[in-house]
Amino acid sequence: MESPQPILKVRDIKVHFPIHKARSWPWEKSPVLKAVDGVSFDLYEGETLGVVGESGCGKSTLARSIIGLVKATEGEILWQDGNIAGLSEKAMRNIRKDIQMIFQDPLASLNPRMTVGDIIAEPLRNYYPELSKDEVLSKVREMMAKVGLLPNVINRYPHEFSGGQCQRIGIARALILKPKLVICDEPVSALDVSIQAQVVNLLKELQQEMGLSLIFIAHDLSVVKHISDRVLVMYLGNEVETAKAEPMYDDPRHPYTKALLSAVPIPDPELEKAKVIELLEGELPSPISPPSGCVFRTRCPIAEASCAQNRPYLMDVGDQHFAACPKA
Ligand SMILES: Nc1ncnc2c1ncn2[C@@H]1O[C@H](COP(=O)(O)OP(=O)(O)OP(=O)(O)O)[C@@H](O)[C@H]1O
Repeated sequence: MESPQPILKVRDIKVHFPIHKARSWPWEKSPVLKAVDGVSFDLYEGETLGVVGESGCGKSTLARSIIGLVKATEGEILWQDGNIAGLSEKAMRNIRKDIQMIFQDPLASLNPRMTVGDIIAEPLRNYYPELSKDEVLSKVREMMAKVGLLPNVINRYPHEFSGGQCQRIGIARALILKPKLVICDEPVSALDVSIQAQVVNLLKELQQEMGLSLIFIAHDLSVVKHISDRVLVMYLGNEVETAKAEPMYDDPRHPYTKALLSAVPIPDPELEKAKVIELLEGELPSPISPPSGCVFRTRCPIAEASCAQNRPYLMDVGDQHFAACPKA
């Protein structure tokens, strides 16, 4: 039997944003902000990859580069055997039928002037203009039922819904084209803790039912724990550790992952951020001038002088577990 092939291969992707200074000399090189600085992973059919890291570590930029909302500066995004990094907007249009995204702020991501029915129908109308009104309506109703929205809300507007319900609308819109991959960019961070589990469970159910592959982005490890098959931890645009979910939680190797895991989940994301920062000494460095060598060394409890010299690449520590630290 043939071994399964990844549906998505991300190879050494970099997204650098040029920074335009108010005043500069013509001979000065413009600084760049290294939002993503060399991330690679494979994603298999039906698999969920959790992507975790502090705010500003490049998670959203990585997601946006995969779907072509920002252009990758370097690297390859192999989708169905073609490199889609750097494709034109026109060429990406076809790919986006298969790769959809769910956003963090459910209300802000929905057009306030459109009804729920029209929001969910919009991708269908864009991609399949030949469908009749009745065909579209029946597909919208079917999708609403799948995500747990009652049929009688079809003519209501987004502001009439709670955050959790808005996210159900966003999920229905993302899934109506039956994509193969859905990138969920912090889909529950803006929701009450009591609602978060419902939305995560809904995504899990839909994933099984529709055979979806998921990239699930979150700023803390506890949120992705229940949904991820594998987890990728990012720090300052770099991939610092990746492993199957269990070993990542039971036996983290990178000092940054250890710090993230020891940050006891606190319902308030701001407090939780403060807790991680408290555990790690010092400020998160700027991605415009990241530390030399290991980018984590300035906050690492076990850093040595040599960590300033060489950038550590991911090393195999066994059982598909990789960590970017020579002491891992
Ligand atoms: N279009 C842009 N131009 C310049 N800098 C950008 C742009 N988009 C993102 N950045 C910067 O890139 C870095 C990574 O941002 P990104 O939003 O990807 O991080 P994140 O981990 O998703 O954070 P959050 O959890 O807060 O969304 C940040 O320093 C951000 O300010």
